[in-house]
Amino acid sequence: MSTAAISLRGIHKTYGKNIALDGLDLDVGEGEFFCLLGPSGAGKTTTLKTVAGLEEPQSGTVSLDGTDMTGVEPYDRGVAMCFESYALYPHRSAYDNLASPLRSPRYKLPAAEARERIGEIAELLGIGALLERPVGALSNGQRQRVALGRVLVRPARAFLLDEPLSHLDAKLRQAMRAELKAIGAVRRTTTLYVTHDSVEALALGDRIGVIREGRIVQTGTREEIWHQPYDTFVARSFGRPRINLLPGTVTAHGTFLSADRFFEIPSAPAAVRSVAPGTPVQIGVRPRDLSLGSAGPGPGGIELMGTVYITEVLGRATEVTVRLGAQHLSLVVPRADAAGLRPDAPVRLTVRPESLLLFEADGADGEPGRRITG
Ligand SMILES: Nc1ncnc2c1ncn2[C@@H]1O[C@H](COP(=O)(O)OP(=O)(O)OP(=O)(O)O)[C@@H](O)[C@H]1O
Repeated sequence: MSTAAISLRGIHKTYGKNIALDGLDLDVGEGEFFCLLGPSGAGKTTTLKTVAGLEEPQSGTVSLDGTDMTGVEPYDRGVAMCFESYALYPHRSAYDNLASPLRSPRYKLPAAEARERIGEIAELLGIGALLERPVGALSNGQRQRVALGRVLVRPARAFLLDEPLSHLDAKLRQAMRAELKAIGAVRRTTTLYVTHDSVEALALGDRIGVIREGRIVQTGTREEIWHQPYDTFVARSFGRPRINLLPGTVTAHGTFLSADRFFEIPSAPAAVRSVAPGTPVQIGVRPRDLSLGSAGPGPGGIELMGTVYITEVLGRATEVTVRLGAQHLSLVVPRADAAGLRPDAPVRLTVRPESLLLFEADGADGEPGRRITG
């Protein structure tokens, strides 16, 4: 196996009584764009700072290209980090801010090459027209892009980016997401990118790592994370509206009982059979995998009867919340399909069995239930 560009093993980092990282393991491959996703306080920034050498863990090792970085100063690690709170020279022009790292003896590039690099990055970040302006006269979003540019102009063995698009409005953020990976330096350089936005992680990450309470819960491609989530925490972290999780029990016949309904789960028969009858479990189904109306002829669809609780228009689609016994199920359907639905009206829902996921029940302590694979 080739050596990972960034490798963290058993990292423990505490601040007083606060455990920030709790035995974290992470590998980022050479040239990979890796997104680290997790809620506030999960340990994302601490992970980046540990790689950069700005924080010293109590135990564990950080290696870059196979070399142990213990005792290596941040400046000598060869990584470039962009913080959410950015340090720029406010009185100097945006161009100067971008150019100053390239003037240091360490990176010194021939002037023409430096200009070309700055030009490419400024253009792609949409700040080409602002280069003469002092940074102090720029908006927060523009400043954030200069700060990001300042990191990306430098030749580095890895870029460490902490929520670099957080101050941009939704439209610009979407545009920048597309541009970011097109930047040559980003394409060629290993990038560890921190975000709490699952849409951003899915759009950008070659692979995604989901972090919770200082540990990586799962790493994988977007398909793996989406279709084979490790647990209900990962499943809930992706997709809006969120995945539906219906609590129930496995019956003696290897089916699943929830809200007085029996389900066969043909896509996961081994998973269901591996669970002792009476065990509390949860069925996961994503809102876009449910449709209105009956399954029609042909094999496959599981039908559920419920009543309309509420509908909410989301652009061209409508989110319909359906009451199913004591449970609520959310589905997203084309707007036309939901026209005429009134609260309390009976509706029939259909779901394809292969899109059902089976999980253990969540623990009483809030510990997420793991997916049952059989
Ligand atoms: N300097 C510090 N002193 C004390 N506690 C800290 C310090 N830095 C981080 N922590 C704690 O460590 C935990 C992880 O923090 P970290 O900043 O890595 O999370 P994060 O996932 O980046 O969160 P956010 O998305 O809010 O930035 C939190 O509980 C935080 O309060």
